[in-house]
Amino acid sequence: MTHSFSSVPQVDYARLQDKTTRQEELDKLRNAIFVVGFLYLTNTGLELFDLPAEAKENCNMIHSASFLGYTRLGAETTALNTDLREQFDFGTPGMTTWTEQHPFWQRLEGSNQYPNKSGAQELVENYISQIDRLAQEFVHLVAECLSLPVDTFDSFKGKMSRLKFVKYPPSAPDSQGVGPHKDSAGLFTFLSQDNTGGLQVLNKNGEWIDVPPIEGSLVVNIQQGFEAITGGVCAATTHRVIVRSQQLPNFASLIKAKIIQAPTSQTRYSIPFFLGVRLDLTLSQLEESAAHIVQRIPTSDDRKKRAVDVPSEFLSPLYSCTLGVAGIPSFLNGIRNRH
Ligand SMILES: O=C(O)CCC(=O)C(=O)O
Ligand SMILES: [Fe+2]
Repeated sequence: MTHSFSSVPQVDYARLQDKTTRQEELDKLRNAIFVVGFLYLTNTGLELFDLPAEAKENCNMIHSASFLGYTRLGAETTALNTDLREQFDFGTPGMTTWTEQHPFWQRLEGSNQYPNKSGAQELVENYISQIDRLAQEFVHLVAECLSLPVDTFDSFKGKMSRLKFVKYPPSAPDSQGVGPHKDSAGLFTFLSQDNTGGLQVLNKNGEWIDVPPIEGSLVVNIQQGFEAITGGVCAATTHRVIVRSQQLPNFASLIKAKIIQAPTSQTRYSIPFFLGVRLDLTLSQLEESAAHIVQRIPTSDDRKKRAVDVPSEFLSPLYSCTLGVAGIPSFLNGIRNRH
């Protein structure tokens, strides 16, 4: 046995559980303990995406009228291209079970499909309850910064918010993780991202601006629900995830000249929380309150004029249905198949 090391070893937890591989893995563990003092413990089974395909398919979103559950890699498209990601969608627990007596749109607020994994439900519920508190406090701060009473937006909050666990597996650099879109499901998004990078937002000059990970931070963005409530003065921003290469950018010319092979990317994980908007808001109520709110936001007339010109999916009469509910079809677009 050597007494130094040049890398941190990996120990496979699943192999430690298996009689046929246990001894071999114990040897690796011993080496790590004696020689390195550091190790990667892999295959711990604590990862939702590591579940067998069958366990994930058992809670596939196709079983849910509320678009909650698992979406496998390649099943989602945005801007007409396939997104290279898989995901679990969860919602605030405790929603009323939909029956024929309820309005149709209320089906969007349904119950979760949890994967068969101990601790998963507690983890999701705990995360939602904590981040929801932060999100509500944040909305108060937004009202305050717009010189509006702190509770201005409280009545717009929906019953159900959404939490998504997303995995972008390694793929060819520059592939589409998720295509250009605006978040449509509610008021604000609070995103926790790992340190892989790849998230970009579109500025008004049409340039993609990187949103590099900052340790311990959440990335927050406006959704189309909030854009509608503020009459477009606070606009939702288009964003996307582009798969990043693992190598440094100055290798690009060597890759192009095929001197070295194009690398695949590193896996990216992200956890966006979408603060939900009220689903029973009618288009006319929305327009009326937006006009009232816009008028009180202290910004230049120019800015407000521009805002009025900005079309919002939420405000489009196209998306008003007989029950007068604003925004439902854009919900469907945003959640199922982004266009
Ligand atoms: O994964 C990310 O960083 C962004 C995800 C996103 O934009 C979305 O799911 O709406
Ligand atoms: Fe998004």
